[in-house]
Amino acid sequence: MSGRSFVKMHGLGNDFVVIDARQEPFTPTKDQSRLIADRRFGIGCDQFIIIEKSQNPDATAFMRIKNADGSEVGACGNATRCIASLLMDEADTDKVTIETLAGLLHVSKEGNGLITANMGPALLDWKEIPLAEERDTLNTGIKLPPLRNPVCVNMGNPHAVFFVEDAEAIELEALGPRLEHHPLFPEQANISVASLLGEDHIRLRVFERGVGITSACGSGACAAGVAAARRGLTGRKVQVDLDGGPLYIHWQEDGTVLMTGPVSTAFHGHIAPELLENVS
Ligand SMILES: N[C@@H](CCC[C@H](N)C(=O)O)C(=O)O
Repeated sequence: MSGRSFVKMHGLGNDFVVIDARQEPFTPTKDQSRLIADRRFGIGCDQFIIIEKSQNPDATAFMRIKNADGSEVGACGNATRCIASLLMDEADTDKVTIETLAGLLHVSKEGNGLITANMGPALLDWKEIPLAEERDTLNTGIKLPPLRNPVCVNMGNPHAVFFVEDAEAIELEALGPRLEHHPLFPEQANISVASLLGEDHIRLRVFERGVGITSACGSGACAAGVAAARRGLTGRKVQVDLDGGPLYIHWQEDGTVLMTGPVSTAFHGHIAPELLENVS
């Protein structure tokens, strides 16, 4: 097979290799996906995104999401804004619906250049996270000092949010992998540390499942906003400051979560044919 062209995009530095497979199918194996995401081979990304045709008449396209380790997952907030922006520009419209493994996501352009995605309902039942056994998801009880008792939220993917005095002081690089693979999380989890900066203002650092620490995690910001409101620390509208910048989160009364933030296109490129051997 010859190489494939891609576009490199990012939301607050959380970066993606995006392949449009609507005309010409593209089904890489887990190993090939991992290779494409590997920064040592010259492209590299946090998530590898494949845009496919959707069978759902209400959706413009299907967005397939793969973590840097090649695993396929249900949600990526920052990629949702990026892919929506591509599709909206293409159709010269300011609203689009994207199908993901987790469901249909409605996305729209704000007047100020930012993009808002409705990331769907925050799921709060222990079976929906999922957890391996029945627990109160508001006080999940697990600990790895100095982290203890996270709030768990599923935003199309599993998140555990630990509230701490100072998120900067936490050794997330060391603690993240151990918590990601905690036996309470049968599908592993994205691990966040959050501290309150002020009224309705949170600082968040995220160790992403299947990736590591990223400069921003959109679904993580949604989960942290929901977790903070559930704990009574904030209202339902919060600014979440990630390493790469702020996202604005609104946990609506209907249970769905709006996430507003920027998108950027970094460059266009071509994946070398050697990386794609045996990709159909
Ligand atoms: N970067 C993302 C989340 C990507 C998926 C996550 N690592 C998982 O495994 O669930 C975002 O912006 O939400």
